[in-house]
Amino acid sequence: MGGGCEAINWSLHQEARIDDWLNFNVKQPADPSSPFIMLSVSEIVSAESYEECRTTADWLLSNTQVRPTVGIVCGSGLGGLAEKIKDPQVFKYCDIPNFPRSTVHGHAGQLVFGTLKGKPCVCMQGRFHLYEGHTIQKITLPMRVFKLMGVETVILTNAAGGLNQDYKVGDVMILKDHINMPGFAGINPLAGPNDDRFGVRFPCMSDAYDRELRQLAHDVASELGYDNFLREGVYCVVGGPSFETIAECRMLHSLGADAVGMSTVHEVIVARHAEMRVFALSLISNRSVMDYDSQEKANHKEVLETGMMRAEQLEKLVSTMVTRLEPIDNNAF
Ligand SMILES: O=P(O)(O)O[C@H]1O[C@H](CO)[C@@H](O)[C@H]1O
Ligand SMILES: Nc1nc2[nH]cnc2c(=O)[nH]1
Repeated sequence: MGGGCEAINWSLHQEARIDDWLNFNVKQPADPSSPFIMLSVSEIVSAESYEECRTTADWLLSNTQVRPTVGIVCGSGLGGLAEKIKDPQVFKYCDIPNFPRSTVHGHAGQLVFGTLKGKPCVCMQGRFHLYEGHTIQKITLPMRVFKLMGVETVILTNAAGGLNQDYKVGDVMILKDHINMPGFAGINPLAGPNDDRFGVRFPCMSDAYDRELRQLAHDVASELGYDNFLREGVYCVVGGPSFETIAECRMLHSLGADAVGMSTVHEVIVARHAEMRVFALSLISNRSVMDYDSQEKANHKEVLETGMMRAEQLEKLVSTMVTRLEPIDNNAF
């Protein structure tokens, strides 16, 4: 491999694959004044290698008897769901090897193991965002750790702005699809050499949001009498941390987005790459400002307040769904 690559413990097979990737993706400077630069492998290859995820998963599994089949990610102001977990075992993110730190108000920053209505679960009370300065590999590392711990189904929640003008603050939107705006600029958690031990090079995303789980959510919501605030739509992720301008809200809505946020999609891509089932919902914490005469201003305080207002119903919806989750039959075609 070219100069500048510090010693990395790669297998011959991986070295060959990375050399191919480097030759294909990183132009060798034809002359010193060339605008192309030679990146070292460690600068290109995602920081969260299989080995790092394996180390984190093994550390967690050696410190708890729980073997989770369901992984839950709590968004801004939605951490109350973790309080519902029975016989909780709590690990602060700062104590978990290779885990980043949560820095956003409304994100507790701890991993909670236990059971939810008898189902072994692991719950992220607080998640990570690109705008905090974490790498996209770091913010999605928990998904790969979930996979290595045996998680089959991931349930993600977030707080989002309502672009769809029919939506009200407090509505809950089931995600049926997403628009990955940063992805259009190449900001994708799967960019870089693919590790086949997690998944294929080019994973399909047209089935990212499990149809059966979405139907289950609708069935449970109807039983609980939540139909009046339940929606289903398209979530668009942006980088943040600034909220959208009016022109941006109008553009995203015209592109087909019903809600906009700053998370979730990167985790979904990695979860689907690892072939875990995915269900996600957004709590509509504010209505996106679409009119230049509007006095409304999006702010994080109202995001957290809406989370508190709707917390009980969200916890009931998700915990009831968890009780009805069927184990994945790995032999099913
Ligand atoms: O997506 P979650 O983690 O719920 O957080 C949402 O709330 C914050 C903005 O108020 C942003 O981080 C946005 O993504
Ligand atoms: N980007 C974005 N994220 C949010 N999270 C909660 N509300 C919003 C919003 O209006 N925009």
